Amino acid sequence: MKRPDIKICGIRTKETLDHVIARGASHVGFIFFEKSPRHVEVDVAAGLIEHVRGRAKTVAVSVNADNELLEEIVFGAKPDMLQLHGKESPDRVVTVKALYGLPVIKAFSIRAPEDLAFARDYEDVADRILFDAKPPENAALPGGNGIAFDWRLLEGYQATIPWFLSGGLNAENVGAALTDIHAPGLDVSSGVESAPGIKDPARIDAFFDAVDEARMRRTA
Ligand SMILES: O=C(O)c1ccccc1N[C@@H]1O[C@H](COP(=O)(O)O)[C@@H](O)[C@H]1O
Repeated sequence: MKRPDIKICGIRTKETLDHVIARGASHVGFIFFEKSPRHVEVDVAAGLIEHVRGRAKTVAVSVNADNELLEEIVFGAKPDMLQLHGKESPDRVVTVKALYGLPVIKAFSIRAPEDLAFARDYEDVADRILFDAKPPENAALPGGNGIAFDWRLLEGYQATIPWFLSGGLNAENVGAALTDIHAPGLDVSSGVESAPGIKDPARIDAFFDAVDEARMRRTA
């Protein structure tokens, strides 16, 4: 079984970047959302992104960002991709792609089967889909809450574009997720942290080890 793409999100230091890339992360995410403990300023992100240029795809995560903020991010930090983690419409995705010429990952909050239907409307306009759990009522963050959803809802999900499974993944449950569904991509943030916004090398190692163990079980 091919290793799924692995995106480690909410990175704020060069040490964490070097660590996750050494372990084989395909994508690294930077949060541009001031309420988040993982928020990075554009000038800081620019240095981090330059540090890893060409070693992993760099993803700028924003939430219902206007053109002014996106311009600042795109021209200031120069990411490889944009992740839209709010309620951006399909038309907004088309506009963002046309304005900035970058691939877009569109995130969705999933709790029930009907939530998947929304994603279908984006398959022609986004480059990737990311399925996250619905945040709790009145949560400050639309993502990065460490909450899993019933990923078996995605069993047999046939998408025309690649997708990431996200939401509450960690070393303890990622093996089960890979056994239950053939996720082509995995995305994790709080599951590899010791505290909100603080990535933990031991938890990162445990996560990658658990993915590799699950792959070996599948091919055995
Ligand atoms: O991580 C954040 O703080 C965040 C803030 C605003 C939008 C998205 C955010 N994170 C995204 O949510 C997924 C899932 O996080 P978790 O693993 O459940 O903690 C994360 O990977 C980001 O893509």
